[in-house]
Amino acid sequence: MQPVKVGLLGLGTVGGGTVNLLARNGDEITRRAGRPVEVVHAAARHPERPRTCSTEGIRLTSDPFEVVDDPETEIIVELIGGEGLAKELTLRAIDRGKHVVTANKALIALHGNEIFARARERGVTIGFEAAVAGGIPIIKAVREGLVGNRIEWLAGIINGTANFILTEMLYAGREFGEVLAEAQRLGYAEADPTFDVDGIDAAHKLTILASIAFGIPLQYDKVYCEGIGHVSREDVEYARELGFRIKHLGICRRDEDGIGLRVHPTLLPERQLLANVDGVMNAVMVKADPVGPTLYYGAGAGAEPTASAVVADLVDVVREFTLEPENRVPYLAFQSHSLSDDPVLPMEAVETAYYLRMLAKDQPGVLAEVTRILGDSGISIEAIIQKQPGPGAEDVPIIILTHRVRESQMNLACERIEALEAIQGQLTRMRVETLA
Ligand SMILES: NC(=O)C1=CN([C@@H]2O[C@H](COP(=O)(O)OP(=O)(O)OC[C@H]3O[C@@H](n4cnc5c(N)ncnc54)[C@H](O)[C@@H]3O)[C@@H](O)[C@H]2O)C=CC1
Ligand SMILES: N[C@@H](CC=O)C(=O)O
Ligand code: NA
Repeated sequence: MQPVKVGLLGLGTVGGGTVNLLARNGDEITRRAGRPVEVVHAAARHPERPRTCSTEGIRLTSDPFEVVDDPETEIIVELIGGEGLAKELTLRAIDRGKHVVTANKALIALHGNEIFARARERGVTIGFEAAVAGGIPIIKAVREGLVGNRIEWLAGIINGTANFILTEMLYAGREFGEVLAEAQRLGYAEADPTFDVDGIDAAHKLTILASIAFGIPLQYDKVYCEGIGHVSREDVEYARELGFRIKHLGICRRDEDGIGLRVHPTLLPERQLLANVDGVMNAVMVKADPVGPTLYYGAGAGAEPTASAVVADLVDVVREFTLEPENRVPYLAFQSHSLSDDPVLPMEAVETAYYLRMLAKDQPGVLAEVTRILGDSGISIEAIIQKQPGPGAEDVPIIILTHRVRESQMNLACERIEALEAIQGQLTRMRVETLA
């Protein structure tokens, strides 16, 4: 049986994991693909360095263009990351009529519209299962498994590093720097870990998920994005008292006026399955009609879980070699001429419930003033806790849970509360979702 010849760009965490997986499960993969899948040529920045995988039988080069231009390579697997060189190499591979598999969410979220258009012209496939939620086959599930459904919303823990840091820091009491260093050592973090911590990586993934869920073009610039930087142990404790856990979520929801796309720390009822997804694990919940809610759970980062998704795409490409391009699964789930122009809502138009925490002077009437402002702004209160001042402190923490309200109304109410003489500094605010 003639092997399928693969060119690999990048022999780091995921590249090494992919070579290892193709070797370890080679027999099963061949039986599924119908032909052996072999990496024949690979680019590494330092080819001479020791690797986590065996490079026997693989020609190594420091020039990734050599791999793309090699007439022997039929599929190019892009695992160098970033969006400059990765885009150039991807477009070049497409122009050479080669199929491309990538784990690069930044590349797809920012340049996917252009890449897919070029790939369509050349009749080649672009696989990007590894780009969202690592080893969870979420692209496949939404794009194919839910093809008969109308998706209402989708919410997920889609960055393994951020979930690992939140879990270890807030629930196991470890320090941020130490936990981040461990995530980097384990191969979970992006080359620039601020992408994980600031929510940028999750926003890349949400961009992709929203497009395949709703059939809209990729629109990264419209995603509202907050990272995990301002989540404190204090908030974790208050959330726990109220029956919630704090998770970093990507959420896209279709409303009458348009689609909300947002990434931010979120309070979830502790009984929710998503609230209990810890460490590097990811989970995505999809609410669709008629299937109802479905939930997908698994490792969101790491060498071999991610390689699992890369290999799945490789096998799909091999199985589709002989299919006419118009019969293949469309890149963004919907046929390219049927993408919708449903607007993405500005964050001010999005509705959520809220958790508010403020420090107030310990004097009569403050709570009444705060609740009056909320009432005047049309915001109903679900729960209030007023704490005793801490030892030696004069100010009292007040914690409020609200019902759902438009972001713009909440912005105005917060400004008015912060302007009260009895309120110290800025309010801490986090969104609350029940995912019903
Ligand atoms: N690490 C993970 O758990 C996951 C990573 N990803 C994505 O997979 C891609 C790769 O990530 P990792 O393997 O973690 O990164 P990595 O940094 O471990 O590996 C990238 C490799 O590419 C090499 N490289 C960079 N420029 C090169 C060049 N010009 N020529 C040859 N080699 C070059 C680097 O030397 C490095 O070894 C990224 O797009 C990342 O976002 C996606 C899902 C999970
Ligand atoms: N850095 C990313 C890797 C997978 O996409 C993460 O931590 O989720
Ligand atoms: Na995936």
